[in-house]
Amino acid sequence: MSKAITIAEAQRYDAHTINKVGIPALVLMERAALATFNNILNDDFDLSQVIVVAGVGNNGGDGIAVARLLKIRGIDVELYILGDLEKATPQTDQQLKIAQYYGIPVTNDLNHIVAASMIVDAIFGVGLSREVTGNFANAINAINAADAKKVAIDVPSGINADTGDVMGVAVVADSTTTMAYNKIGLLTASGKHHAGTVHVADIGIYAQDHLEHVR
Ligand SMILES: NC(=O)C1=CN([C@@H]2O[C@H](COP(=O)(O)OP(=O)(O)OC[C@H]3O[C@@H](n4cnc5c(N)ncnc54)[C@H](O)[C@@H]3O)[C@@H](O)[C@H]2O)[C@@H](O)CC1
Ligand SMILES: [K+]
Repeated sequence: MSKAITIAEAQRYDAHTINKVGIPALVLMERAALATFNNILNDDFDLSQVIVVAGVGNNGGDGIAVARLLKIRGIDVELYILGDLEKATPQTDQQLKIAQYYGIPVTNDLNHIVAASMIVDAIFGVGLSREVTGNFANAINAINAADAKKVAIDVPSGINADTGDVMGVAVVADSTTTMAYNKIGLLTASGKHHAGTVHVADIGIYAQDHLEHVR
């Protein structure tokens, strides 16, 4: 899969897969989380104290599911949640309930981000829609200040996935697991710098309306 897509294409393919093909959004989210989890395990990271920094959109839901997969593996992991929980997507709300069942700790202390041994960035993906300010910017600055290795889910948070532009401030990741296809913004100089090594994950979302060989 060498193709790179725009935000609008990513959103269109996601919606087609869910609404026309019929694969439930939570299934796609689980595959996104499993792909990220496997890339984390296959890399040379210090997993002694992992923190997942998550927003309340579906990018955050991917990250909360990764936290649960790590926890079940016996890895010490905590969550730092950003945004209004009342506005969480249904999938992310469900992931939070599952994380709660497994007793995954939630912190609101930025020092935990700075002190972590490895950081998963799940604040914004292709849904980033404006400049990053306030608590979101503070968290991204803490991520960048940490010595830990950083893995971004789908897009490094703060990067415009169409242009690669930094929307105020953006995570500088060591690697990015991006879903379905690369994003065109990650091919720019700024996008490459912030994304690090890009892993494209097949999570069951395809550009074609039909897959010719399976019809
Ligand atoms: N919809 C789907 O089918 C799938 C989505 N996936 C994940 O979901 C992501 C897209 O999810 P969403 O569309 O929910 O969007 P995101 O989770 O990328 O971001 C949307 C959230 O961020 C907020 N937001 C945007 N810009 C902001 C800013 N500057 N400051 C503060 N808040 C801001 C929005 O209000 C919203 O709450 C993808 O990047 C991918 O990681 C995957 O789970 C795979 C399947
Ligand atoms: K992200």
